[in-house]
Amino acid sequence: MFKVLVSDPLSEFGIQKLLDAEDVQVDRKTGLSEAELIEIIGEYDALLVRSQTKVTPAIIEAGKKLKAIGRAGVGVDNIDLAAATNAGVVVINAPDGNTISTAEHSFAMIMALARRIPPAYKKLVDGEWDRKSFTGVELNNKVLGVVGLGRIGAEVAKRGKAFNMKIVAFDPFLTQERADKLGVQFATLEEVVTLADFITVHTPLTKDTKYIINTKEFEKMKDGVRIVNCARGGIINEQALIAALESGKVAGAALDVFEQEPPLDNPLLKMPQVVVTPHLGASTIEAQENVAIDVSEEILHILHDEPFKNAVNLPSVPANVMEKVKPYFDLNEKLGSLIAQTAVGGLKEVIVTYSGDLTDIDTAALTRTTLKGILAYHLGSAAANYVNAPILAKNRDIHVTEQKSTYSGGFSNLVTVTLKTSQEEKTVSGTLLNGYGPRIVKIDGYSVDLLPQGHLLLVHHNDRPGAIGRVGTVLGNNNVNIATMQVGRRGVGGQAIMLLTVDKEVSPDVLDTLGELGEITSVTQLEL
Ligand SMILES: NC(=O)C1=CN([C@@H]2O[C@H](COP(=O)(O)OP(=O)(O)OC[C@H]3O[C@@H](n4cnc5c(N)ncnc54)[C@H](O)[C@@H]3O)[C@@H](O)[C@H]2O)C=CC1
Ligand SMILES: O=C(O)C(=O)COP(=O)(O)O
Repeated sequence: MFKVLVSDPLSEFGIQKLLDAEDVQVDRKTGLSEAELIEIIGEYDALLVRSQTKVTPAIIEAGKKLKAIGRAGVGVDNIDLAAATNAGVVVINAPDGNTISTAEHSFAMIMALARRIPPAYKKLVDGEWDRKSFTGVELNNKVLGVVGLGRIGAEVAKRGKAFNMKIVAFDPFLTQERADKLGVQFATLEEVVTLADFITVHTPLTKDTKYIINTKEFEKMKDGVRIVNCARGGIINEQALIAALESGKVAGAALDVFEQEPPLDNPLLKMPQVVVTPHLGASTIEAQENVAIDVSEEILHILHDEPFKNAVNLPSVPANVMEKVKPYFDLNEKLGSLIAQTAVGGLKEVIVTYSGDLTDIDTAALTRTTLKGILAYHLGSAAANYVNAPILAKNRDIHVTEQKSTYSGGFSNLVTVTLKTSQEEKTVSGTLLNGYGPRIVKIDGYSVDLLPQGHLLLVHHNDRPGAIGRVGTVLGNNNVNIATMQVGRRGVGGQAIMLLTVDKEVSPDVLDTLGELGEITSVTQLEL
């Protein structure tokens, strides 16, 4: 039974699939402190959050069973991604479900700001009919500056166009083609802040976007500019904004998000020209259902070891590439595990070479899987997985290289893994046989045809009469049944290998007895 902790309020309808899953127990415990989370997180396989729960390194470290953290929303700045990656915990978000709601909220804030609706409402409900103090401005013909033209920024831009605004946008990943398609002027940040009457930010909060709107940018702005932030507190420097509002440079600001949430003693809340909402961008019935559905489905996939989307701490693999590489995952992991089991010494370098059908495919995901196979053998499958394998390798100075080769040894596809350790260099190759699955086809230079599963014995010996029989006799005497056996040799009377598939694990005593037999040079037990 998997256990999932939902630590922020999520739509009941949205998480129905999780609630209905027979092998999942869902616990909803919101408003927990860090200490309370640390205390209970060890029981859970997955954690689901919105923006309130701060998923700290200490929580992740205490989550010994944690496989996944699901963010029912976009921004993952409340989750320590580095700690999650190091711990091998996959972090997923739900990037599409709240785009429209947040864009609509941003536009509502632009309009509330332009027409001063919140202070006018307040005065009226307090009993005063004041029509003089709330003269607003039109949006028509004004310039809307958009910083960050992603999903939400683009939807805000569309709505601005519907109000006959001219849109200037800055986004380092924007292309002229996309700008033309959206009908926006492709601009630098400097141009946006200089030209705009309204500036709205829609970037994530990262080290590059922290305080992207600061005193220097406010100085360049038009007098009477209006500022909107429905993205993240900290994109706009609040101290600089307060100063610009006080000086009159900025006529007004609309803020859904704050550097500290909830904001404590924040002077912005007391300024009459500032419109505020308590982080409501994604708070619609539709958005909450969408993101909870998306994240619940993906968490179920992760728990069931099925392919999943929207991993934030894994490189994304396009669907067409995934379709081609997916059949090889098992082969690559087994090759990694096999070579790790046969090599002696500290790991130094891994080289994965692809040929045949794999030459023209992006095989990075397969190399990561190979590395996972190698490291999981050394560190245990709880410590090394697909998420943290590259970082574990990097931290241990294990150099990983991927190569393509034209030599495929007559196979339609071939994956060769070379492992260099402090003591030796080993190479294994495998192929995916159409209709038959993975096969190991070369070990230590010997051609073999091995189904990579179960208990195996790799025996190196001298090619002399009786060597094979003696191994068979020892195994038989110890009640170990041999399912398959292959032999290979360099030449008559030279070095040779036996590869035996056996029905059960062979005890250390029996392995020792085998190793002491005449002509036997080494015996390695493998499990795949
Ligand atoms: N107030 C609320 O309730 C909500 C807030 N958000 C916030 O909105 C942000 C944006 O969401 P989406 O549009 O869905 O994300 P997105 O990833 O589609 O768009 C973000 C855009 O920012 C751009 N960007 C990154 N660095 C930049 C920089 N230095 N300068 C300018 N642009 C930069 C990216 O290229 C991307 O196009 C989220 O990261 C989240 O923090 C999202 C949903 C709800
Ligand atoms: O999706 C996002 O990035 C949001 O900011 C929404 O936050 P929330 O889930 O409403 O706490």
